[in-house]
Amino acid sequence: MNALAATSRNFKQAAKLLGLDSKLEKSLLIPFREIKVECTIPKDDGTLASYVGFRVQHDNARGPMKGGIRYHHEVDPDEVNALAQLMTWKTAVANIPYGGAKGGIGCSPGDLSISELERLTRVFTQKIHDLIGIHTDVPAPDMGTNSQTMAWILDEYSKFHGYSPAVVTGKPVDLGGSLGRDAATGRGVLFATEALLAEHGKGIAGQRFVIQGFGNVGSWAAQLISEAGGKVIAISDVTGAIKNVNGLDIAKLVKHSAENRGIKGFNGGDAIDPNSLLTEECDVLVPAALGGVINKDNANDIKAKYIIEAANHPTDPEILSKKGVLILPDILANSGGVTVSYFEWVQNIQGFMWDEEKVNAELRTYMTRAFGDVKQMCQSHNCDLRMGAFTLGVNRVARATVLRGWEA
Ligand SMILES: NC(=O)C1=CN([C@@H]2O[C@H](COP(=O)(O)OP(=O)(O)OC[C@H]3O[C@@H](n4cnc5c(N)ncnc54)[C@H](OP(=O)(O)O)[C@@H]3O)[C@@H](O)[C@H]2O)C=CC1
Ligand SMILES: O=C(O)CCC(=O)C(=O)O
Repeated sequence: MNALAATSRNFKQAAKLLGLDSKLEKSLLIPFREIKVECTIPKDDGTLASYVGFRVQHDNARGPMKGGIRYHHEVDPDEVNALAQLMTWKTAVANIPYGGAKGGIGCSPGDLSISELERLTRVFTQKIHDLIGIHTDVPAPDMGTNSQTMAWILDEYSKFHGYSPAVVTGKPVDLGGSLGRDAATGRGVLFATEALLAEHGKGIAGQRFVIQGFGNVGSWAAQLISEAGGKVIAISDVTGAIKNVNGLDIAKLVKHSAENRGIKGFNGGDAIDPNSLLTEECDVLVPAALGGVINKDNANDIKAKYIIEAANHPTDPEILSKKGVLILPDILANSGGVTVSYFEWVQNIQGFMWDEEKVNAELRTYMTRAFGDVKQMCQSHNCDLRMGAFTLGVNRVARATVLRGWEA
């Protein structure tokens, strides 16, 4: 099932559990605005290249729309739409005063030079600058983008609107980025996993983890899980997969990956087939790369007891719930990133920097509270964690929508 169909199905199921009015349900599902722009740049060799950029602004009932910008060759309008909708429920689950949005450009960032990436980002910003803003829509990094991308957006946006650091989050600390934002999604994954395992009388220490993806989210999750005593036994990225049943040395792997542009060739483990990574024997599986990777083709072979959805929409939940695997859904598990993005925006607006200890302590408070709120919804609606998170998010957005009213 494609990401948009799956996300909308989850939303409709939650709306049914909540007994939402059908007209309200319809209005919550339709995106506020969908933007599609042509981005043509001169390449370094002087030839022209054209790309399509998207920004879907899904809902703003609870505050400015918020969500990352993805650079990936598979970016398409349906997926961006689904990811924008997920952001609306995610910010509501985290209980931060935002709506949801997501953007992307269909391109292969690894094939572009730094100056080509900069030109592409600036052209995209020129096309959307009137539709984003500190109190309307605040972009952030996602797959294939990073703090440098945010710095270019900030700079280009500021040419039109004056210096505006709060227009993006996840920017470099030197430009007003928050301490702790880089690690935030991975740290949130750690806190959410701790909360889930604690419910079952377990801790991180001693559990065997398998992680797909070693970018921002996967590498930070691996480092923090490993520092907390978890045994990370297998990891993959686009270059390959490696396994060490005694636990991989994550600090060495981070160094190797930075020096070699990927984990391939790391000598602290055995190379394995990346296609078998998700079905490796382990306690906790952490997909932290693409969507749709756990599907009808491999779901029956999954051996993990817990799946922590660090990526957005990595699993087809219908298949796995039948197998009794416990899934911590994306809109809760990876909400640490947008939560610290919120802290960054608050710091920019206040003009006051927090130290990293405060950022991490507040993040723990938000993640733990969100987990508890989701559990409460699971109890009151007799549902699994995904529906608990969806009912929580949808209910908060529905309440805000009704309170704001529809009078012209
Ligand atoms: N960044 C953030 O704050 C947040 C991100 N997310 C989600 O987390 C996921 C990862 O994002 P992020 O870490 O930022 O992205 P990055 O671009 O930093 O990293 C993505 C990682 O996935 C790897 N990858 C890509 N394709 C495959 C594949 N087919 N098999 C295995 N690995 C693959 C990449 O490998 P390589 O580098 O070699 O290409 C890279 O290691 C996405 O789903 C994103 O939406 C969710 C919340 C917040
Ligand atoms: O930090 C943000 O604003 C958004 C992060 C994001 O894109 C996500 O949570 O999927």
